[in-house]
Amino acid sequence: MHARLLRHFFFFFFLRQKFLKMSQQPLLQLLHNASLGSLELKEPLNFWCGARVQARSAGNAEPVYEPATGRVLCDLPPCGAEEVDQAVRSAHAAYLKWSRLSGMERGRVLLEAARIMRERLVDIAKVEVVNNGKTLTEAKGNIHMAVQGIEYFAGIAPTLAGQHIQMPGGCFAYTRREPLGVCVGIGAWNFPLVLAVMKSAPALACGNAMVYKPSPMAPITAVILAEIYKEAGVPDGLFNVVQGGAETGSLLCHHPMVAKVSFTGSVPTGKKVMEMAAKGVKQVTLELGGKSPLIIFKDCELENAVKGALMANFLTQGQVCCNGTRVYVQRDILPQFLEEVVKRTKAIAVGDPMLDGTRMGALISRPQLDKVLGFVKEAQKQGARVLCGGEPFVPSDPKLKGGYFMSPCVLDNCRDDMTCVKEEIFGPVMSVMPFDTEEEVLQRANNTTFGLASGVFTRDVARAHRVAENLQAGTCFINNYNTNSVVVPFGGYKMSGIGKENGQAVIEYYTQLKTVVVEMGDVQSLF
Ligand SMILES: NC(=O)c1ccc[n+]([C@@H]2O[C@H](COP(=O)([O-])OP(=O)(O)OC[C@H]3O[C@@H](n4cnc5c(N)ncnc54)[C@H](O)[C@@H]3O)[C@@H](O)[C@H]2O)c1
Ligand SMILES: O=CCc1c[nH]c2ccc(O)cc12
Repeated sequence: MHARLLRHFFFFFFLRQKFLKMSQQPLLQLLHNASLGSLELKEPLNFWCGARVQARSAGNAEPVYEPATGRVLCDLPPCGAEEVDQAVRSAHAAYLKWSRLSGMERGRVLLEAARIMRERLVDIAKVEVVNNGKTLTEAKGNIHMAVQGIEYFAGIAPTLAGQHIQMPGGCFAYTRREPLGVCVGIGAWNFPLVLAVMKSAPALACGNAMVYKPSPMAPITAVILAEIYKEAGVPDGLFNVVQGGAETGSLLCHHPMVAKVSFTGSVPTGKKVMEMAAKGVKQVTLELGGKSPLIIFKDCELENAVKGALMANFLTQGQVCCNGTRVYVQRDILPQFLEEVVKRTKAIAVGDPMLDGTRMGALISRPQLDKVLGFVKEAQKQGARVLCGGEPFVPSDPKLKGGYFMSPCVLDNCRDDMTCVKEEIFGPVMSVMPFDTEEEVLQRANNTTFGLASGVFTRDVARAHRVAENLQAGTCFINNYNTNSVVVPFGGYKMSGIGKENGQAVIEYYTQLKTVVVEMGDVQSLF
């Protein structure tokens, strides 16, 4: 009897291995010491049932590029309906077990994941540089933020609780904060690992499972995250990665076993995701684009305002959703502001993103670079003046000749009706405009369909808080910019999105509340 069971076990095990074409060596081990120009990716980048899985067909594969060199890292075949179904079912099976654990037990596993990630921080950051083009300095900061995100939600997990509500006649009710089930995460390419963590860590902390689809342009670090979760003790199937683009994303949004979709990306795609989710009455979190205003009053501390404007525009080559790209400067200080901001922008070291001294790396792709340069040309045609940058940049290192670099750009003479001021550029381009009064600048700052973030520089405390109250945006930074943290809620107003990520607020978006009403006496029936 025993031998028969064992034979059965091995038969199914080998069948599963053969069917899924699983790969056993951890991806990070293969990518250890990632460097520009040499990384080769032959391993599959899908992950479900606790292992990496080859896509069924190599058809329709799209190249994944190394932005700093223009080299092809791999060809990425998209997952189809069958693979998406396998990933979702694997998530559902794991969810049934994971959701029964206490918050303390779930938190302990997540803390271990954070520990492992911190141990490998630099190696993971190098992979992010290879796949995204951002500088190693920034990538290390990003991975540190991801570690903090996992730690933060590990700490939140044991605190999840309901309420006890007293009712007449000794009766009472209580609420239970319950998970939603299988959640789908769909990410953008600008913060590949951070976005995967900001979705998966709260989802898992709350007792859900997740199927995550990274952007096909930056698909690697999500799989490294999956392997770290597994190593930390997350059950097989709880966190899964499916690769692909619009079609794979759409299959995930339509899958009947999916309870929620958390999406980060552009407004047009966000609208489609909301429409697809609506068909299944699924919950959505949408983290979309922005065109955020940064208002600099004449009573500001000018050096800080200049530094703030640079932080608001040039991190990750300007490819940051909450960037303060519409910079309104009170007329009296405009000349000093421009002189200082241009001096510092010209001094930004563009080039090899792996070098310590580099402050700006490569944009994500050739089409993105061309699009951003096109915005600069269009701005000039519409009357803006280029004070610096806005040109393709070719580093001296021959290895980087094919990379997608440009010089960071400051535009003066901008008007609210110009394309560069109205549309999200998603590149290193700052548009500067003068203003005269607080009332006027608030009206102009709010005159947009976006509402992701905003900023104000002033020494007047009352004005700072008045402006923050009147700006129609999900975040307002006072006397700094882009000082985001995992402990504070992040999310847009208006067309910039629905729901929040980070902070305690996110719990609302990964749980549902069950009410249990308890009778302590006899039933008073009218019938
Ligand atoms: N608010 C935020 O937190 C935040 C963060 C990062 C980026 N963004 C925004 O993202 C945009 C840039 O990222 P992007 O170019 O990757 O955005 P995108 O909308 O093109 O793609 C985002 C993701 O959606 C997937 N997708 C595309 N079509 C889909 C469909 N029909 N159904 C389901 N999924 C689909 C893509 O494959 C990708 O994974 C910018 O607008 C930026 O502001 C917002
Ligand atoms: O492009 C924006 C990416 C993003 C989304 N949420 C956060 C929080 C903190 C960040 O630094 C970036 C982001």
